[in-house]
Amino acid sequence: MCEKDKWIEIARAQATKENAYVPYSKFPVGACLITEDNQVFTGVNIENASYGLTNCAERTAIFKAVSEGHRKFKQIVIAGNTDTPISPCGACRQVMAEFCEPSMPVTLVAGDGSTLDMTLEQLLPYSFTEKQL
Ligand SMILES: O=c1ccn([C@H]2C[C@H](O)[C@@H](CO)O2)c(=O)[nH]1
Ligand SMILES: [Zn+2]
Repeated sequence: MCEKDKWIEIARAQATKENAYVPYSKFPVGACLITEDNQVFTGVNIENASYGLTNCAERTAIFKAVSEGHRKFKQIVIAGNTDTPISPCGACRQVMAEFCEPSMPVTLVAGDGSTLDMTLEQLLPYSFTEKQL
């Protein structure tokens, strides 16, 4: 993806973060997922009084896209209000591994807009996938 598009996706992830439902943690996260055919799906974290039912922003975006028929993705941007670029949890890394190539770029964004560009494989090396089944 070109630099300009990358910054648009960063802005989308930061803006959608405002929709996060986070009455318990007060820790909003926004994600912006780009499909192979350039459609955009945003996601936020959605918490629950039964804390363990919380769905992270990344998984919300992926599940929205998959439920609309998309299974191939080329980029995800994840934005938090964190001091350093937000680090996705293990569950989200595993869900990304289900649908995304190891080489897929994952852009992590901090509260001040600073970014860290990684690949899925860097975030989840030697992952368990259907290839091992
Ligand atoms: O990458 C991350 C990290 C955390 N969270 C959420 C889960 C919970 O609602 C809150 C605090 O853990 O942040 C995300 O949505 N994505
Ligand atoms: Zn997560």
